[in-house]
Amino acid sequence: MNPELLQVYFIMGSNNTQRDPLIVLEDALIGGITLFQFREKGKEALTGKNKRNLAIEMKRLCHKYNVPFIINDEVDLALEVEADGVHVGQDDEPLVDLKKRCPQDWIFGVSATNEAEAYQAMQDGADYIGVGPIYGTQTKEDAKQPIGEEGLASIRSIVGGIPVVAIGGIKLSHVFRLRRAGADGVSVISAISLAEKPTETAELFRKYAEFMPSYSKCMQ
Ligand SMILES: Cc1ncc(COP(=O)(O)OP(=O)(O)O)c(N)n1
Ligand SMILES: Cc1nc(C(=O)O)sc1CCOP(=O)(O)O
Ligand SMILES: [Mg+2]
Repeated sequence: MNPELLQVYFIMGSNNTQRDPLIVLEDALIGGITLFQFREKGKEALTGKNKRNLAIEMKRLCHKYNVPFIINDEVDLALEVEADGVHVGQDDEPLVDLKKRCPQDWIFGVSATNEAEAYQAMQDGADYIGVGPIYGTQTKEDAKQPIGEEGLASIRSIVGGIPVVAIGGIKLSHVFRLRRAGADGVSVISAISLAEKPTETAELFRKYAEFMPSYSKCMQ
């Protein structure tokens, strides 16, 4: 995949905002997010038809702005709504299995917290690796211990040029440091979903990302 798609990777579910999630998503798209992941889990998450309908509306919005639409965890939902890819973690369906039943041109993302997981994700054919948590986060209840910028740099040193996105507790002020530590981009939930002005915040994330060339782009 083009690593520039990871520059500003926004993730959101209906419970990550007090506002209408479709309005927050469109604000973020106007601001210039480069990739979106629908992650509908946790307290008061939608289920069944409501979840599917929100996914369909979010995909429609993403495509209006030419941004790929990824679904977290739920491969069957991703197939049903014809998403552009899926993201799975270490406790989800293994990548090698899900690749057998998904379109080959999808974007496949895998989470990693350490070097061994990241190396395995690369061997299994992930298009990108989501590395985290970098910092402490309030958003994911079962998040592991933060690995810091050093953990990210260490993972980058063993995975070569595969696209890597940093996640977990990331704010605007972290972007340059994370790029220097080897991230092609940043993945955020609350920094945009809870921002007073999601458009302006997303715009700033994009500007910061474009200021520095990414690691993988330099390796191409
Ligand atoms: C880009 C990105 N990176 C990491 C994750 C976390 O995935 P996982 O560990 O499976 O945890 P859940 O998000 O499913 O709670 C992610 N979703 N996206
Ligand atoms: C979804 C997710 N995955 C993580 C990981 O470490 O794999 S941390 C996280 C939550 C990110 O939310 P926020 O930007 O609000 O901290
Ligand atoms: Mg998961």
